[in-house]
Amino acid sequence: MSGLLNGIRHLPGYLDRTRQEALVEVIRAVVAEAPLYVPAMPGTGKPMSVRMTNCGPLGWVTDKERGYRYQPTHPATGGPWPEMPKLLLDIWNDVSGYEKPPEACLVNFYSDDARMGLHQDKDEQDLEAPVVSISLGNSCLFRVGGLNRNDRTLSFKLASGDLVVLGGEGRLCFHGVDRIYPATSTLLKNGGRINLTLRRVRP
Ligand SMILES: O=C(O)CCC(=O)C(=O)O
Ligand SMILES: [Fe+2]
Repeated sequence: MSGLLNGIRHLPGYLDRTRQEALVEVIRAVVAEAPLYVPAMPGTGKPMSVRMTNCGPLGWVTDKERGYRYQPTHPATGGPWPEMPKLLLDIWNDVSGYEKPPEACLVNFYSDDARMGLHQDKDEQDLEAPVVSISLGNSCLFRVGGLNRNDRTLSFKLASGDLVVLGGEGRLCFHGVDRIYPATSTLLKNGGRINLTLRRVRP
């Protein structure tokens, strides 16, 4: 897409409906084992509007006291994160161009009024690996900028089944979700949007 840093790719319609449904089933099983929880911003403890869980050996978490980090256990249950599903490994192998497998899949659940402020994904030690992001359910307005918070941004819609790959020069670009468009997909019967981000954490 023109105007974006090299290495940022939007793959519209990457997953057909059948694979989207299969992925929702897989995520339901993950959530049954590792329930969605409300993450809190470092320092202020302000709750995020997105609910989260993870699968894979590591999970991204945040709370008031200890801030953004990866850890091998669920902050509420204390148990290990569920295994990374094969379907997600297949997607990573197809689009990442990276030899090592992803270690974390962050599951973000957006209700129709949730959003995510502009940020960089920079809690990973391995910045050679891209971030692979999968959208399911209602469409959203995704915003992408440059390497500085004040750089000009571009916005585009992400629909169910779309992929975004943040790699190369664009690995540390600022990005966020401005809004969800209610009733734009029939995939999730109670509405909302699921975003899955696959990440390699350790080199
Ligand atoms: O929901 C999205 O599309 C983006 C999520 C994201 O940026 C993140 O989890 O770091
Ligand atoms: Fe992000």
